[in-house]
Amino acid sequence: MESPPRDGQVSAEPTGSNLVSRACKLPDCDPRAFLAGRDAPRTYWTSPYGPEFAGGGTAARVTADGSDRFDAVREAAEELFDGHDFDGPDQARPRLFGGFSFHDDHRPAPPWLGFGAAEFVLPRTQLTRANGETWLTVSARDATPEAVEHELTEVSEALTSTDESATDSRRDGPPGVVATNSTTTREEWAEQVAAAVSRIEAGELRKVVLAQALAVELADEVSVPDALARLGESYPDCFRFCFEPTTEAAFFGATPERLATLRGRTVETDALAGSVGRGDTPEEDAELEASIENSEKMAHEHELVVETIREQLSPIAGAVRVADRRVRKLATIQHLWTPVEADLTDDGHVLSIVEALHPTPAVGGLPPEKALQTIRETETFDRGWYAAPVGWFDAEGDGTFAVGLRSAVTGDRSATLFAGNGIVADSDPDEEYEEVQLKYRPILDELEDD
Ligand SMILES: C=C(O[C@H]1C=CC=C(C(=O)O)[C@@H]1O)C(=O)O
Repeated sequence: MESPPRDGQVSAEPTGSNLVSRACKLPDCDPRAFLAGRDAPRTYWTSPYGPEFAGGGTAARVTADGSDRFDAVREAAEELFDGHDFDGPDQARPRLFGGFSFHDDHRPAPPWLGFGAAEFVLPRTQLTRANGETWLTVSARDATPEAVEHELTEVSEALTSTDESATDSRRDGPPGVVATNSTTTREEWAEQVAAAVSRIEAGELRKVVLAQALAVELADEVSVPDALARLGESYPDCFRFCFEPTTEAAFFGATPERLATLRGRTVETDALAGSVGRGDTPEEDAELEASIENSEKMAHEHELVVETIREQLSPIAGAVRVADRRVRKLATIQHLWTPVEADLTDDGHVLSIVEALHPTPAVGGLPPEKALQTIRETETFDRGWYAAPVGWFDAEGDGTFAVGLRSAVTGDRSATLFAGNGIVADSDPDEEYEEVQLKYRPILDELEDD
């Protein structure tokens, strides 16, 4: 395993700016089959609103460490895209895909081998599905334009050949769960919540999001491309992602929470906090919905997130528009949700917005420093990339990041799932415990045999 870069050090491999990219249109190609036909490094990203991407191989890699990792990645990417030779339509432009760890002093260790504090890959081959079209983009820094065009032809022929498209029909089911082991028993959780509530009552904290991890032993390896395809059927309204920097581990999930989209000068983000399960009947479901809409505790927990996002955006945005609060219903859970939009006063980069917003009080707490300290002192596992920004950005600094929730890191025959909950003054440990278990469901359902 390579050693992690020192604080603030950036590596973009290879250095120099000679990036060449070419794109061609394909007949429709299933991203699942594209991924299944490739080894790590692999990337997958889709938003409920927009393009779907699958990536294989590495044309360039950008990594950084330490508290200036957001700026460091942005600067390395600017150098990478400087003089970029790209021939293709806007929607097929190459992007950098990746993410950040939750804590800025993260060091990769099992189960997070290969996941640094900031890791981005510009795929050698990028499949883009957008506006009813499918595009293939090939990028390289070590090849002439003619060589890149030649590679593009070869890859597109392989993808459209009968052999590769035949893998379409070969889907693996869930691997099956042999055993599960939680980091936190119900009793330990009750103690952790009680300690957090004491800090809140003492006026040190207003809210903290505490999480748990669930180590799962599997009967077989997970086929991540198949799990992502099944998650798309169950959670079509979520951002689905997979980052697999090496064959050691893949981080994947289906998260409902957008952290930031920047398009031109328009920023979109979500306040998402406050949760309850789904009912078995429409009546029970409506009752549960009403219970979160009318709960003062949930309203308080949610409003802290809205207020903080507004404060975090106001130094860089002229106008911040906060929509009406509503309930977001997913297959196994419902959340209080407030979409937020803002207009930047100057040209910006999505990574600057991500840095300003991470961690929102939907995954950290308030005040941020005290909440982070409480999380470090309380949690007995490494959050790694859980609850951290994952997504993509382009040469212009536009892009989309989501919060890496409803997720797992998997390797060999094991997976580690993560889930957390916002703790406020009147939190009940048992209710909070049940909510955490609900948040494991999206991934656990994809691992368990029927
Ligand atoms: C921290 C998680 O969810 C966040 C997002 C939505 C609702 C949340 C809540 O109700 O506490 C959490 O803030 C998680 O899924 O692990």
